[in-house]
Amino acid sequence: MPSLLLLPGDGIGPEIMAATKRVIEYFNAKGAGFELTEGLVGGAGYDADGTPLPPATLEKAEAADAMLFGAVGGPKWDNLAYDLRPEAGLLGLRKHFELFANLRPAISYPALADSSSLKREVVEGLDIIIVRELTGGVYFGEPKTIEDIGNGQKRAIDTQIYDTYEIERIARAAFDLARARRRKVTSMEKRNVMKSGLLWREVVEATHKQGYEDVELQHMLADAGAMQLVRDPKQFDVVVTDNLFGDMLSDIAAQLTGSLGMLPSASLGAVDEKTGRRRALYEPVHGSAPDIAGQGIANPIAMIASFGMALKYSFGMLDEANALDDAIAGALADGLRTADIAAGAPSIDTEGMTDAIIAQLEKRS
Ligand SMILES: NC(=O)c1ccc[n+]([C@@H]2O[C@H](COP(=O)([O-])OP(=O)(O)OC[C@H]3O[C@@H](n4cnc5c(N)ncnc54)[C@H](O)[C@@H]3O)[C@@H](O)[C@H]2O)c1
Ligand SMILES: CC(C)[C@H](C(=O)O)[C@@H](O)C(=O)O
Ligand SMILES: [Mg+2]
Repeated sequence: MPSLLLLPGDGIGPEIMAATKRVIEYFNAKGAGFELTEGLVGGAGYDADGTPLPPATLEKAEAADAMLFGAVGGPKWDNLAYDLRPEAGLLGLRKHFELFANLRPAISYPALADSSSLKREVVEGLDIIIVRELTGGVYFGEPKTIEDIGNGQKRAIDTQIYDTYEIERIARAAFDLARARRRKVTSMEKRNVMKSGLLWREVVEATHKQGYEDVELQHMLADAGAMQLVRDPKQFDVVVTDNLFGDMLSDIAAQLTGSLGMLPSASLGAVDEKTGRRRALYEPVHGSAPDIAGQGIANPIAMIASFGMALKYSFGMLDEANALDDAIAGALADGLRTADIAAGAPSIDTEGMTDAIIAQLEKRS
């Protein structure tokens, strides 16, 4: 039986997870057989257990085929020590399971081309994917401290570190992905300023020469890449970049599609040679949206589409994954909108959007 650990988290996390659970139950009613367990993470984990990643959650994660993660964080926990903050729960999961390849697709649904802050012709038909390195770089490099240096002064230190193998494996992930798409990879770094950028380019270039010549490789400085993402996003197919640049570039890509509430992601580990399994966590790109939490109005599409990515990447259920994508596109084509993509026009709530997506699935079954 395929098993999924649901980690709702904080803020709108539980609301969009409840919506996604209904979609999973729809597939179970059709015989998919997903076994579901739930765990506490983030602020919810801290409140119950004094830690954002309780040992019981980690145990459940070890046992599950894949994890679905809602969102964590919020003002209630903002003053906690760094290691106890809700976000540390998410970073801990990524690091513990070495989920180094973070796939963040940005797809503009035809019905939403006018919801973007950019002109219709710039975003219409957009289908790109950001491949963000997720377990290295400045997020995890040591030392990472704030220290007193006397005279009332402090010094904050974050350390950017990349080893060859970390760059090579994310480059391979990007090239492999591009092969199933339009065969173009753009690598973004800042080699003009950073040593890690120099090594990044060198290793991506060398990896390309190891049998990936059928894929076009382009290099771009990350600041210029950010500009190009807004100027002409359709020039890209796969963008591969480091942890911090990938965090920022994927929020830009999200907004191209109309709302952060639209963007799913998959965080994948290496394939285990013995079991053929790969560790995976699926989550929306957006956060816990404290400004709208508790109102039942969050857009559930990024979370539901993250489950769609699990169908594809963890369970090989491509027909179901396509049916779910079509159902989301169908609900949008019918003019249904949550507030974040309604541009002031009448909107429906989280439950209404979930009803519409399930009705579309029923219609297509
Ligand atoms: N993966 C995660 O769990 C994750 C990711 C990003 C931020 N965070 C955390 O979330 C908290 C809030 O961060 P933030 O406000 O910078 O980012 P955010 O993504 O939570 O919200 C940014 C804006 O987008 C809107 N938005 C986001 N998701 C939406 C959805 N599904 N439907 C409708 N509107 C949506 C919000 O209402 C808000 O106006 C912080 O504690 C941050 O650390 C968590
Ligand atoms: C919540 C935070 C730790 C996280 C990140 O910075 O990676 C988020 O912004 C994301 O994009 O997944
Ligand atoms: Mg982010």
